[in-house]
Amino acid sequence: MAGRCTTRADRAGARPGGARLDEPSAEHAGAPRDLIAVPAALATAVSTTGVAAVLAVEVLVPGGWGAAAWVPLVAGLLLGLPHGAVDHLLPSYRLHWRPVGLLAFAAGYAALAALAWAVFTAAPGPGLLVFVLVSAWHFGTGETAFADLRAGGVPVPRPIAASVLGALVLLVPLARGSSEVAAISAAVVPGWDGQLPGAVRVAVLAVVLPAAVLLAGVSAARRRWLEAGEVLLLLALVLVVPPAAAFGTWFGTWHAVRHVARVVAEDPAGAADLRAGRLAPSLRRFAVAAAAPTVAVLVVLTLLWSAADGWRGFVAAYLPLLAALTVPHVLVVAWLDRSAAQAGSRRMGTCGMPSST
Ligand SMILES: CC1=C(/C=C/C(C)=C/C=C/C(C)=C/C=C/C=C(C)/C=C/C=C(C)/C=C/C2=C(C)CCCC2(C)C)C(C)(C)CCC1
Ligand SMILES: [Fe+2]
Repeated sequence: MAGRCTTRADRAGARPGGARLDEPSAEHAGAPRDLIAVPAALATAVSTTGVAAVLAVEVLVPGGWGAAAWVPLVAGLLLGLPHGAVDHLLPSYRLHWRPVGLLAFAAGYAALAALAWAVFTAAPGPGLLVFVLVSAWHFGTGETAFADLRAGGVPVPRPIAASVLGALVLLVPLARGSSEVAAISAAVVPGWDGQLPGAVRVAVLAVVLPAAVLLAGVSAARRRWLEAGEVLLLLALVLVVPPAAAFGTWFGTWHAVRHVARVVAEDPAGAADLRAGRLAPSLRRFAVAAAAPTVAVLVVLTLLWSAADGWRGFVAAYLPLLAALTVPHVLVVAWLDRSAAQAGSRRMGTCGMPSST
């Protein structure tokens, strides 16, 4: 079959047991199943436990997070920082660049982030709007890609599921709003009170919440039990936990952890260990590689942060920096998804993967 484009029907016939085309399969492996299995299992355990723990505090401790709601936000934002810190290595893992190519790419990455930061600070209102929309897309596609890889397949574009998931974890907390969210937004965009118009909030909640319930139902109907359960868990997180704390928890213990699982599975130097079920050496290599870029960004953050404003000033300085890093980060991750899908398709001898939900 290699070397020609197969039809949708051809590929359906190639599936053992007549499985649906949009369900990942072991033969479609982009990052082979034996490499992603152990990191994905650990990332799943960490992310669901992290979210469940934050939810449990809100529900079981009298007063819930209350005045401490900023702690999961700040902790999550900091925990999530290293997840993009080896972005410059990802193309090189697949394309086998020499050190000079790697350096040039890292310099381009830093230059693009610096340009994005300058644009954001020059026009913070439109900048924040674009940042939020791009972030929602990145979070959603990151989630569907991880689920596909965890199930032994390749990242299949699933634009509807990705939009619902991204909106659930970012737009719902923003639409619910809180004094923290408003104060940070107002600090990021001078001259704005940080309040979204009531009609926008109602519209977001009225569309996204039923869509998330539907997505959980569709996943369950397709016997993707884990994905269905995860949507319900995230639904509980964004509805029960204070909005800023819910977002920080998602970012630090879910999105970032799952991305790191993908990254360690990409590292060719860790392949033998991962195949033997050993994760520690790969995690050590990730920590070493991520340390310098993470510290570099932390130094910039410290310089930008006006200490007098406490944690709100910290987050208000951090968001433009995250927005800036998001531009090259999103491009690298989108490239990674495409490259993994193409590698998987080549293995199957097909010309691209079908999309679904
Ligand atoms: C590699 C490299 C480096 C580094 C890098 C890094 C470290 C990265 C990272 C990256 C990252 C780390 C990314 C991230 C992303 C993120 C995101 C995407 C987020 C989002 C968020 C949001 C959207 C928010 C929202 C809000 C508001 C608006 C208000 C309030 C509330 C809240 C917070 C919710 C450097 C430059 C040194 C050099 C070159 C190379
Ligand atoms: Fe990310």
